[in-house]
Amino acid sequence: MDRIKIEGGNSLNGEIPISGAKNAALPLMIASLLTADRLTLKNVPNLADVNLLARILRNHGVDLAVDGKRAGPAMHLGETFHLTARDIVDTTAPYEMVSRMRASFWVLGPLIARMGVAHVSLPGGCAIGTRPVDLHLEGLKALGADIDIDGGYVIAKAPKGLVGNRVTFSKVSVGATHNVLLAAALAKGETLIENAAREPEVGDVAECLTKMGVKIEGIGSSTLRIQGRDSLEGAVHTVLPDRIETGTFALAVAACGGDVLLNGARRSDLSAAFDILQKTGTHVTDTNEGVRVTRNGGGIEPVTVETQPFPGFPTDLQAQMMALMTRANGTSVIRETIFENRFMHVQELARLGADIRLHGDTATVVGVSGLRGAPVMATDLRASVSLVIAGLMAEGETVINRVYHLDRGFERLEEKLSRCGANIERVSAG
Ligand SMILES: CC(=O)N[C@H]1[C@@H](OP(=O)(O)OP(=O)(O)OC[C@H]2O[C@@H](n3ccc(=O)[nH]c3=O)[C@H](O)[C@@H]2O)O[C@H](CO)[C@@H](O)[C@@H]1O
Ligand SMILES: C=C(OP(=O)(O)O)C(=O)O
Repeated sequence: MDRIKIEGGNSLNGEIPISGAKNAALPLMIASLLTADRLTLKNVPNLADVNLLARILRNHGVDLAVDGKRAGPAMHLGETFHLTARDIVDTTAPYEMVSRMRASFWVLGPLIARMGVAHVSLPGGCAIGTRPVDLHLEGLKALGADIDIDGGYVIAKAPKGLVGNRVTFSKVSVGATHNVLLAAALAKGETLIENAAREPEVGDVAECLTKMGVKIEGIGSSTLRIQGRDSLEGAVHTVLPDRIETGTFALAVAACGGDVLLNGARRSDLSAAFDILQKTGTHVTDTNEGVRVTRNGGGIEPVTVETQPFPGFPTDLQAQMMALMTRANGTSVIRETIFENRFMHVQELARLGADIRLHGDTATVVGVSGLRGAPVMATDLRASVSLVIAGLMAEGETVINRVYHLDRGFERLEEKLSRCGANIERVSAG
């Protein structure tokens, strides 16, 4: 198993290209199931999750051609995927694959909408809470799907097709919004989704669906009005930049000090996080090429943070913010309101000398004057990268084990950081 070795203490200076967003690329790839025509996606990041979803889609009969493996400095432009689901040959999404990645469960809506039947394993994903799928199932039932659960599989049927309806979510869910939005694109008539997730990745999928011929009002708001179609066309769409990768590198610069241009980043997708980052004493400026983050000399000020659905502070940056706060000049309070078990990084950060106390959904982080390198264990995707940030700040060597979690969501992380001066390398298992 690969490990990541970091010798902390260096500042970060230079440019980091921001890749296409994992959490948009995945549902966009799934949207290919809705049409017999070709869907071309540009700026797809090369990640373990993308490759796993490609296998799942191929299993359903999607033909995938990849081009754009660029060498050299333009590599960050990502790959171009051409996906064609002319015939869906298998409507089962098997446990072995779906249990390894949350987003693969979102094939459910498109498969029932197009084929009238789907057998999809209950999902897995990062172990950050119980992560039920009741909202997904209620939404699809409202569109007329008949749903049973048997042997760990959701068995959904709608032999006469789905019919548009009003779906009011009792809680904001990114995944349930994707599932219902994708299904509604091929449902008869109008679907109204209320209390929809407003995350930019949902907006990106809705934009792509409009290119495929679906009329959608309210993109970017919590009310989506979708006019379904009997069939959809192909389209060409570019995946939006990854705001979580953006926020992670911004927090790394805040942690290490330095001056880095996050090339291609969009500040508007991350306003809440950048506002808080500025309160820590880090400067954030917009440029034509992206977002520039600088912290020179001054200390790290403590902050109070509460995770919220978009446009609030993202839960996917909570662990990284906590890593930064371990070195703040005082006590910070971080409350996690989205997932009940997203604190696995706390005990690993403690190995490096962090002083963090947990009380229910709230962590109190008492800033320490220094961290010291140690061997640590990656437990989930964003927790792993919080250990990278802590390792970059720590004195001496930190070795992060189980880095396969990182490879799910960060493209060429070591390369991007080492080009900016970090002393970080991957040690292959051999
Ligand atoms: C692949 C992807 O895009 N994953 C993201 C997605 O996950 P995911 O789509 O799984 O997260 P949700 O937005 O659905 O979850 C939000 C909350 O709703 C709850 N819930 C969700 C569905 C449901 O049927 N019932 C229910 O109670 C969850 O347990 C959680 O407490 O959004 C999360 C919240 O921004 C991010 O952390 C994940 O990175
Ligand atoms: C939690 C995440 O992924 P998943 O929903 O696939 O577990 C994430 O991207 O931070």
